[in-house]
Amino acid sequence: MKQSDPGGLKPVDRHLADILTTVQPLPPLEVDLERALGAVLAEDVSSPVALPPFDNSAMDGYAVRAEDVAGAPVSLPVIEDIAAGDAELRAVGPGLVTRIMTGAPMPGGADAVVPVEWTDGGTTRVTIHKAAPYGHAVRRAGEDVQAGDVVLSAGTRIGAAQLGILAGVGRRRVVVRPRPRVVVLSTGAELAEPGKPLAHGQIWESNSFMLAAAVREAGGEGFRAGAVTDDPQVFLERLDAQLVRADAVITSGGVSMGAYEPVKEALGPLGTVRFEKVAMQPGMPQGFGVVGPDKVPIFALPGNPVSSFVSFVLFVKPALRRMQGLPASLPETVRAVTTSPLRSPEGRRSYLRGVLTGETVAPVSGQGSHQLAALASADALIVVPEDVTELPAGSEVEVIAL
Ligand SMILES: Nc1nc2c(c(=O)[nH]1)N[C@H]1C(S)=C(S)[C@@H](COP(=O)(O)OP(=O)(O)OC[C@H]3O[C@@H](n4cnc5c(N)ncnc54)[C@H](O)[C@@H]3O)O[C@H]1N2
Ligand code: MOO
Ligand SMILES: [Mg+2]
Repeated sequence: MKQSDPGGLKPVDRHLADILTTVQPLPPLEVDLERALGAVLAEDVSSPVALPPFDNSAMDGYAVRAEDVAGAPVSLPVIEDIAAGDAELRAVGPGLVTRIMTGAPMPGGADAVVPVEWTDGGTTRVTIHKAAPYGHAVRRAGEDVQAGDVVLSAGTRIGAAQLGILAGVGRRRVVVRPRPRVVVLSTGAELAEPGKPLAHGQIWESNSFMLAAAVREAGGEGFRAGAVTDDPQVFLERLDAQLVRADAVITSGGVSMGAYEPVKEALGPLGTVRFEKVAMQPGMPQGFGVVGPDKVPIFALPGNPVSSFVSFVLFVKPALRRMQGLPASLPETVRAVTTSPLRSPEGRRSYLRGVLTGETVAPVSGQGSHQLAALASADALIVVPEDVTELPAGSEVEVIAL
């Protein structure tokens, strides 16, 4: 990693670049389909057969020769019933029909299906009131997928529909990048567990819930490892106990200039975690490095809740993407016009909380790093560049949609 800028702050882009140099994709793993939801495919998956594998009926009705029903109304003999799954079919000769169900294979000779609603529903003889043209309600073999077609490419996140097609092409096991397991550890003597009473001087601990949820939203598995007080030794012990199950660790708090900064005090001396000031607001104090024999990446995020959240969006989320074998970069932005004037400290890139409506964005009231309620009311981060300190209402800005 490079040194910080002399006399100043490390650029946001450089901090992310350092992180992405260290963080590597997790090794691919073959898993049962039941465990694949949310993981990212690490192989191209093709279909061994065409889908549908055979011509079949799209409706419950009668398989006919279109020319036999062209003069409807007509009355024709029914030679048999075909249910979905039936394999031994009698061919439909001229002037004959077969009763057929949705999904059942088309019998030889038939080239259209008359829906039951267009008939009297007869079982030995049927009166067809309306003609079905050639090919009507017939689903052709290969209409969805040709044999050998790649249905999903490596790098695709497996959602419900993707899981469906994996099963649909007969796969039981797939090779994926597993969801990164991320342990979230909060620090602070003032933190009380939500649900417990609050003593004077305490606040309810929110960051571990928020960050573990953010991990899940980013495709990982987030584990809350609770909050530890401000003792670096206790912090190190807790961290050590958690490392076995972690592909990455996020800590919150204890990284700034106070007298009790357990994360900085515990990790600083290891020499593998660097604490820096990044040119951003919020989220200036940042720690990043590796810990333990397996060199597990660790993100030591600032404790202010909004700072933690913004740090996650800018640094942890791209790192989790890389771990999942996906392209990683700073979040994409869209352009919008600010409805109110914006202020930003000189030399730091601001990420102001706002509400995006079409092509305008309105900063929320309450831009402090502690104002979590204001963050929760926002759906966007307004990016104000390092060299800009003020922007009048009506200015064009870059916005990250949350
Ligand atoms: N003299 C200076 N003081 C501070 C500086 C500085 O440069 N010089 N930087 C400020 C900035 S910017 C930030 S951000 C914070 C970072 O502080 P820490 O990472 O050391 O975090 P803490 O001191 O532990 O807590 C800060 C703040 O956040 C609340 N907090 C912490 N953890 C949680 C949690 N899990 N859930 C809810 N809230 C939490 C904590 O109570 C504090 O209010 O430092 C500034 N100070
Ligand atoms: O930079 Mo701090 O992260 O303002 O709150
Ligand atoms: Mg502190």
